[in-house]
Amino acid sequence: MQHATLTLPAPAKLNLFLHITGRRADGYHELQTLFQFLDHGDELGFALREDGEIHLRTPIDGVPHDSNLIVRAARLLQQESGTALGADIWLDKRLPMGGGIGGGSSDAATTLVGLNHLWQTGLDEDRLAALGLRLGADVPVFVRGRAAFAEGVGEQLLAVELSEPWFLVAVPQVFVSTAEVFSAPELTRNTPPIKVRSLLEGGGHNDCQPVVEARYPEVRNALILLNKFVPARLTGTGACVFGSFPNRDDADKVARQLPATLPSFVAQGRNISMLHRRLKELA
Ligand SMILES: C[C@@](CO)(OP(=O)(O)O)[C@H](O)COP(=O)(O)OP(=O)(O)OC[C@H]1O[C@@H](n2ccc(N)nc2=O)[C@H](O)[C@@H]1O
Ligand SMILES: Nc1ncnc2c1ncn2[C@@H]1O[C@H](COP(=O)(O)OP(=O)(O)O)[C@@H](O)[C@H]1O
Repeated sequence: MQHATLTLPAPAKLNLFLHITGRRADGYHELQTLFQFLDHGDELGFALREDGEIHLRTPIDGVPHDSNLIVRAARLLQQESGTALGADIWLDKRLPMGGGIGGGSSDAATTLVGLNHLWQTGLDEDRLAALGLRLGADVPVFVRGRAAFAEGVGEQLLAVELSEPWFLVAVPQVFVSTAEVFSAPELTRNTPPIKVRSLLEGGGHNDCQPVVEARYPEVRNALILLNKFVPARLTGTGACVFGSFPNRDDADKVARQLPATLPSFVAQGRNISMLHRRLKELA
């Protein structure tokens, strides 16, 4: 990271609710979800290479170099922009993987935005978001960096202003596969679509939660534990579960009462992502 000329955050997200309203012919699910960012995330460093190569200098255990979303995002931007430049990239991985808080998607978005800046490839936000969608349904919201009500497979975004409470996010020590949850026969896919306004005043639910609770006892236990203090909910397809608090102290107090077997972190909900805050400082 010390050789990086540009460092940028890749924040986590929460799905404050997640309704599955249907399934498309290609198997992908139609959703209604509310995304908010957290002021907690990974950190990426970038340095320019003149030889066109992409090197992730800090590989993740179990993720082959060329399948890492960071490398895939960098190569996609190279292809689309036609640049002859390359990059060395460093990742300080802080977010749990398979947690439903979007770590991989956020890393991909930060790479697209960061390299577009470093390489001066000049793609606008719409083109970067469209590229992001080719890497994952969750990437566009991170590219745009504004809390949003999402429809479609999560790519039709309507920016919203939400309150910015503190969240306690508990991290059950289990990896939940998004593909497994979406292919579960017992998953309900018929929540009636709701109008935006009725969703923003709290409420909603996560259709994936009953499936994940039944299949992953670690997640079920985390929900039981957290529910003793605050209404708790699953984010995305899990494994992470969260509750909200009006201030940091209250969230910290509950965090201290969770058992050591259930790691957790406290972070504030944000309507503008840390990535976009940093970009504004750079501009
Ligand atoms: C559920 C959500 C909610 O924000 O987040 P996570 O829990 O993964 O963080 C997302 O929709 C996940 O987005 P993302 O993690 O980018 O998923 P992708 O890589 O595009 O898809 C993984 C797999 O999930 C299934 N999938 C994903 C999204 C969707 N709308 N319908 C689906 O059926 C597909 O089978 C796909 O092969
Ligand atoms: N940079 C990356 N960070 C995290 N996961 C990655 C990355 N690149 C590829 N992956 C793959 O994506 C999977 C899901 O990652 P992640 O986005 O952290 O979970 P979720 O979608 O549940 O929030 C990981 O298990 C891993 O195989």
